[in-house]
Amino acid sequence: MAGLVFPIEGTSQEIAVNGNDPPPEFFVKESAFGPVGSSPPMIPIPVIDLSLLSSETELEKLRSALTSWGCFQAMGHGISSSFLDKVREAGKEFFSLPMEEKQKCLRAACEGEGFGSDVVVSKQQVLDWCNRLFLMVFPEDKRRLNLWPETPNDFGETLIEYTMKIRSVMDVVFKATARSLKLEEDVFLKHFGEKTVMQARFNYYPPCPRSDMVLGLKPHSDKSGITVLLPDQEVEGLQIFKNNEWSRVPTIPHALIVNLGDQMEIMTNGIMKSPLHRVTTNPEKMRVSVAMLIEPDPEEEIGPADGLVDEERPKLYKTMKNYGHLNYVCFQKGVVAINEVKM
Ligand SMILES: O=C(O)CCC(=O)C(=O)O
Ligand SMILES: [Fe+2]
Repeated sequence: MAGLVFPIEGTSQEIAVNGNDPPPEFFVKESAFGPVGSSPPMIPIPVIDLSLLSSETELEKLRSALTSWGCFQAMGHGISSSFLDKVREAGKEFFSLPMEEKQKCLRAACEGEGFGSDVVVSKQQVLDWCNRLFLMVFPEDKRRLNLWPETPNDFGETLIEYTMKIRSVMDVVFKATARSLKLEEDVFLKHFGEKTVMQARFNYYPPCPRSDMVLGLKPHSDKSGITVLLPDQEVEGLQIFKNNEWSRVPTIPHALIVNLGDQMEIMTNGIMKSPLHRVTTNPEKMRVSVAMLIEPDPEEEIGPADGLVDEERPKLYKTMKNYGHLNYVCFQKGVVAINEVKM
């Protein structure tokens, strides 16, 4: 079905500016993952200091974080607080431009890249209270610069610099993850070479008068290899689903949130998790986050690393269908699907 850019009268941002209640398309009527409006406990997800990963203790903390949660807050990442603020501000400045300006970066129907809201693939789809700007940064020859904002005028430069810094953070995480599983250091990293896809998703969640019924982002896991999230510094909203319940993720000043995506779940043969997460809305405040998604070369077949498959742990593999931003991932053990549509 054709994806629509603005399936109803305007984006969530326009509806919010006009002070209107969200139309029914945004209401979560029922969810397999519990109610929207409740406020679950705030649980500190593990905090890892990346500058300490040469120590066995920190490495063990990393292994435990990724096998139990699939995510952690990263400190000691070496990116200055002022630069992180600059990246976040670049996103805020773009979203605060008049709609005509933002529409210069508008994504085409059916395509994920550019400025817009949900790609609509079904009439039953509940819409997210979120506008996003989604841009491919690497490989360089795949950049669609016509979709990159001209305001702020150093947007492109800032985004490229940020992406390269995140790439270095990734290298540290991939190597340490391999070591924590007693594997060769480059076992994951070797899949993330020149053709690695690095995409930036700037998420903008306007204030929502019905935050009891409307989600900023529906429950999903990322289809990436790994995602690094720069969260809003003032407004929380991210929740992780673990042990059958949601936990609110606290904001730690200038920490980055690292979470594994579905492809690393496969490469670790399910030992490490790609966590289910969602974003709630706030009745008074807007929220901005920047997700950097890193994937191996899309043409490459990925599978579990050698050494992670044995009789007790049969090979996990994937068939992956990607309908716009909807992850339709099917992990299989033998012929049994253990994890189908995750949205
Ligand atoms: O805004 C957030 O905190 C999470 C964003 C996210 O999950 C995503 O972009 O995939
Ligand atoms: Fe996500």
